[in-house]
Amino acid sequence: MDPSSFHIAMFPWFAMGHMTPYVHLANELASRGHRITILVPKKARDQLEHLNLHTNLIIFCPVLVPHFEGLPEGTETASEIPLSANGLLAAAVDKTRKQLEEYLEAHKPDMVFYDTAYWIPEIARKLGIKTVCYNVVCAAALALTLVPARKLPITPEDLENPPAGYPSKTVVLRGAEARSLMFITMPFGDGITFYDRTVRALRECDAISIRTCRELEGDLCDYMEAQFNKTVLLTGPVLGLGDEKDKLEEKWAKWLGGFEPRSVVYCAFGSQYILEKDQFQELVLGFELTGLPFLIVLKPPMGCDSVEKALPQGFEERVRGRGVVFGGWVQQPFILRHASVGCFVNHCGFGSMWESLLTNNQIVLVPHLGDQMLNTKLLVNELKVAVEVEREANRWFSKESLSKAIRSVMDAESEVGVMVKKNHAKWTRTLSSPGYMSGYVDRFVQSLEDISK
Ligand SMILES: O=c1ccn([C@@H]2O[C@H](COP(=O)(O)OP(=O)(O)O[C@H]3OC[C@@H](O)[C@H](O)[C@H]3O)[C@@H](O)[C@H]2O)c(=O)[nH]1
Repeated sequence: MDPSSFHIAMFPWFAMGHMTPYVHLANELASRGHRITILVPKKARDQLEHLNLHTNLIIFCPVLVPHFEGLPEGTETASEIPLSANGLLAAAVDKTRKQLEEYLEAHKPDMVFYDTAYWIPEIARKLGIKTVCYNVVCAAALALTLVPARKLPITPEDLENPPAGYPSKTVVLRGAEARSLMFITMPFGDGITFYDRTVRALRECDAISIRTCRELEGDLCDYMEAQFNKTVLLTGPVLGLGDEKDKLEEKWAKWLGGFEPRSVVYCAFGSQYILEKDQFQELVLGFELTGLPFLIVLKPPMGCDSVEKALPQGFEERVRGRGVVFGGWVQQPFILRHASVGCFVNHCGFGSMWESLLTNNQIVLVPHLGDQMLNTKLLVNELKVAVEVEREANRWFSKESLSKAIRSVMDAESEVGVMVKKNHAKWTRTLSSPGYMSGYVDRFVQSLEDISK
């Protein structure tokens, strides 16, 4: 292997929230002279291609996803199906094993990066190819549940207690939050649970890598290292920020430009999550209640073909001129940096979490899934840079609790608002200090050279 220039194959889980950070990492590696092949389905390639900043060094190689019973014909990625069908998609992806084997045999890359395809190391080892299990979620999401220290079989009660030796008292889940993690005991692929799949993926690789940084999760990364008895390499958040060639779409620049600096509340819940219609309506009513200008960007709720059709009666007339609900895709990083935006209400997906930390908007969190809840605990309990919207025991949140959380960070005289702003500013300074992000990638590349020897 020539250590000065690697050929790396990447095989991420076929969901935008996973493939996108892989492309960002590929850009970082290519900017340091390495060659990358990203193996994803054709439709995903079409959606990701515009992010490729090094077309001479990064290529996409199409993977054909076979049909699996229970999935709609032609399904290729998680964005096309409800979350509950992810296990079936995993089974379909497992059937691409032969294609991966043929690719690796023919091209013999130096390394393969993967996350959920636990069978990659078995193929790669025979061919003398090194493997890196690259995880794009926080270290806490792995350390709390997906470690050998978890007693098996896992019960809902067990999930309320962290595994032996888990280093954090604040980044933990209780009650309904903990029980929502029971999905890790469900089949995720043919005859294998999500827990088994992930633990095997982590155990079998040459090195574990996590898209996080020590300043945020150092003790959790050390715990992972001890649990799996292998090196954990960190890439830092690798956001692809500053890489964008575009600028904010005129329509939004103009609309936002009509408001006072730092007055608009922007809300988005990432690329996957779809709300129930009644919760969607409650959410928009919560924004109305704040009295503040707002831009809400969400997918149409369940059972509706557009956000417009799902809005409560009379809502549009009442908020006209100060609030918009949009059902399409916006350039989130640009919106967050617009001078009129002052607050970001989000689900704390890993991408949104980092984007919110790097801009100086106040942060209000409404997590839905396991890793988002843990990211939320990190931001609210550990870093104290954000507030979380209170939910009832059945996970419903009311318009009053949403409005209260937003006002608590937007009202100038609010103590909580002042406290989170001060803490947040400290973190933004650290994370955006010169060389901080690139230093992580440089050290990561150095470690790849070490494991390749
Ligand atoms: O309209 C939009 C909405 C979102 N985005 C971008 O889409 C990305 C969304 O990524 P997130 O990680 O925040 O959220 P997703 O829900 O899409 O991610 C998924 O994978 C990562 C996990 O942490 C999440 O739990 C999972 O849901 C962000 O980079 C955001 O800037 C847009 O550019 N425009």
